[in-house]
Amino acid sequence: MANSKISVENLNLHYGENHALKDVNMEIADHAITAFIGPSGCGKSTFLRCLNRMNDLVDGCRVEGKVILDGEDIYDKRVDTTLLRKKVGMVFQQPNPFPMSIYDNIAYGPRLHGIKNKKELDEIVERSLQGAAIFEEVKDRLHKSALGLSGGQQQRLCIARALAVSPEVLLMDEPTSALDPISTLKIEELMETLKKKYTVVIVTHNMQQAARVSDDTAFFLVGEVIEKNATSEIFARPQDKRTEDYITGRFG
Ligand SMILES: Nc1ncnc2c1ncn2[C@@H]1O[C@H](COP(=O)(O)OP(=O)(O)OP(=O)(O)O)[C@@H](O)[C@H]1O
Repeated sequence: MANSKISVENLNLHYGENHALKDVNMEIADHAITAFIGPSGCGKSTFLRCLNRMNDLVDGCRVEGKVILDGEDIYDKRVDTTLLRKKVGMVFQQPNPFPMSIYDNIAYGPRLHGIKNKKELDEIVERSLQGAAIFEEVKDRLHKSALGLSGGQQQRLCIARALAVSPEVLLMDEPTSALDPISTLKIEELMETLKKKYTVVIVTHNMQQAARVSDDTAFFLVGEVIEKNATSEIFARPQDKRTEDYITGRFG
């Protein structure tokens, strides 16, 4: 793939005895949205977590294979996982703001990475909130608790928090499944903007969402990638019968 940001080669993952990802190979395009779909338990979230080594934190988890980001294998022993996760940020299913002010939520990461200058932090906070399309809604309450925001606002705050450390890749694990339809639409619109600057990878249970927002879609089934292609192709002309059965609602 000409504009590949991430290349995954022969990736296998075991949770103890459970062989959860089987020989996955995949190219993930830069400045595009790639969606992972498939029935519950097929390994979508597990695979997403491989892309910034979040599975390292799981006891008994063993990963083999390569995940090459900008030409470097992120599983190389020399890789600093803190820096990796700065470059490859993550947003979870449940909005999880820290119990502190909106400002401090966003400034948290940059402070951790050594930025102390107030003017610089102010700029990062504003730019990140703008980038996540929430600045206008919160600009008069930056020093109020983030826990006072609605669920949809909290999720955009979490996206802003991820943007604050200048990532290149954004991983989103079912980012709208806990949200109402209006908040979902706002996040979907936001994704369109985000892909201009970032590589976005999203796990979604919602096939309409994958069809609406993504450029490429990968279909997973019991730990394998059955098919990955341009989203328009996957939905109009699936190559594999199992993909067709899934997207036409015959199982899952
Ligand atoms: N932390 C963990 N420890 C042990 N096994 C796990 C862990 N997380 C996931 N698994 C197992 O790995 C397999 C894949 O799970 P995963 O959550 O990646 O699937 P998924 O496709 O994202 O499912 P869902 O759509 O329900 O979120 C399942 O068999 C699951 O039980």
